Amino acid sequence: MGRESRGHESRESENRTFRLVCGEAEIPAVERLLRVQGYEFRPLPFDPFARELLAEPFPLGTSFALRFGRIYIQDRSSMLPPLALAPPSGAGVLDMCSAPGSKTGMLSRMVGPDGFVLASEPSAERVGILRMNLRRYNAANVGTVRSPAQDLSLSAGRWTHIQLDPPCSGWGTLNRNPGARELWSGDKLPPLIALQKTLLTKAASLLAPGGVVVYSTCTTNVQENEEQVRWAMDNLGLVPESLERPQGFTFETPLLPGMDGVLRVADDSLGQGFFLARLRRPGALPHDVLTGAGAHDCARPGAKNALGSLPGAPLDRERLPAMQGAGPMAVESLPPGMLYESRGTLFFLHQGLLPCVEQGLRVRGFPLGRCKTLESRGGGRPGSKKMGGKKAGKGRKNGGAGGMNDRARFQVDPTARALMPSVQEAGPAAVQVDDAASLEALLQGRSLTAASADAKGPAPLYFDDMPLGWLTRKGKRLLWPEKSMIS
Ligand SMILES: C[S@@+](CC[C@H](N)C(=O)[O-])C[C@H]1O[C@@H](n2cnc3c(N)ncnc32)[C@H](O)[C@@H]1O
Repeated sequence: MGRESRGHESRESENRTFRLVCGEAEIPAVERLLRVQGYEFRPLPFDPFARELLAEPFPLGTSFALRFGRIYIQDRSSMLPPLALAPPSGAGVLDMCSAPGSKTGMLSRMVGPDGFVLASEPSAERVGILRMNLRRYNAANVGTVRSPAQDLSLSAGRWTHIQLDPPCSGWGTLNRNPGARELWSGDKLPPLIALQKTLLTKAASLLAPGGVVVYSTCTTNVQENEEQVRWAMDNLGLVPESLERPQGFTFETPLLPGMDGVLRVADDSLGQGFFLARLRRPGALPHDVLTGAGAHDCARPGAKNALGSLPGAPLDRERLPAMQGAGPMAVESLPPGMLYESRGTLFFLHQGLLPCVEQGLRVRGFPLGRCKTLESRGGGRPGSKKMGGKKAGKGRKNGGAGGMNDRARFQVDPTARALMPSVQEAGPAAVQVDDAASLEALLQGRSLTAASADAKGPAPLYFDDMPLGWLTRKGKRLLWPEKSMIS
């Protein structure tokens, strides 16, 4: 159906863009999930996951694809910094100013399961939004820290890739925020510029020799852009590297000489006004840099020092599928790392993040669901009532180092696709839904009837063989839970 034939139902898309949240093999399924609702879009030349919206029969924010965490609405210019940083698969990335997580999500995909991202954000409200987004988008290889980035207690000189997208005056976003220029001018600017310098200084100290930081802003203000790059060159010894100009944007000439490789996206471009520079710390990469491969002893699952400093009670990952209520959990599809329980929530922490925990950071892992009767640190001894009243011998046998007894219960979060088996592995437990009407009914709270009356636990839901999430079982009825169970 063409755009015109939709009449008043079709809204103008106004150059709006989004990206697909999936692996390459799943791209056709996400596109079909959008098309069954009548969305039209086209690929963008600079990234295989980026799309431009052409027709929007319903607000994109209410689409199935968004509600199941399979697309992320993002301005095209904002997609450029992670592409400029280009961390390879397996890299460890520090994202210094990360909420709401638009760039964190891209970095998470780019580094893959062997890599990891540490995302910091000082605002309590914004770190909440960041965590909600990362959960919905299943960025299991990301750890978050609520902290100003300049206060992060991390070893100097160990990071190969840093994303620095600091607070800025936002003059490039006047289309969306017409008041930005008046709001962020005059005496509001010097503190902002000083904070950007503080964060650049911190980034330079954390970079390994040969490491790179991408500095980006959504402003056209030269003081926050080229002048900061000049300052970082003169005071921090960072060297700008030439960035290629991606197709589909209008670029302006940099406003200071001697920095030809930085990108200044024009504010009358299809995307918002943006600035980005890739800055390298000179030198050759040493061996002890942070990568997800975990060259560190403390990153080995089971290593004592790492267990001692986890932000909660550890749980052997092999034990998860045996917990009551767990269902067909594919623990093996989680990246390398550890499980821990904190305040009734079970988290996953990527092994690449363990050295950061060792350095005293309060890193929060990726939440998988709710769990009960796990032994907490300093809590019940095996066999005590606190552990479910089992006899000591049996409690130890079933709990062991994992700190869990055989009455432990796990309730997977409906959005935790990271634990979903492939549709083939799920076998008869899999629920396949391939049409819009059934998905709409599920999202409106109507139930599906389970194929087998004997099956227990949550049921994995798929569209075109692509994991969407977990349905809750109530007798023979299967329901999409209204909300995530993790706050
Ligand atoms: C431009 S936004 C980041 C957008 C984000 N990178 C994204 O792509 O979704 C800047 C963020 O920096 C945070 N921030 C403010 N002061 C900070 C500091 N000292 N250290 C780290 N982040 C800070 C703000 O709360 C805000 O969320």
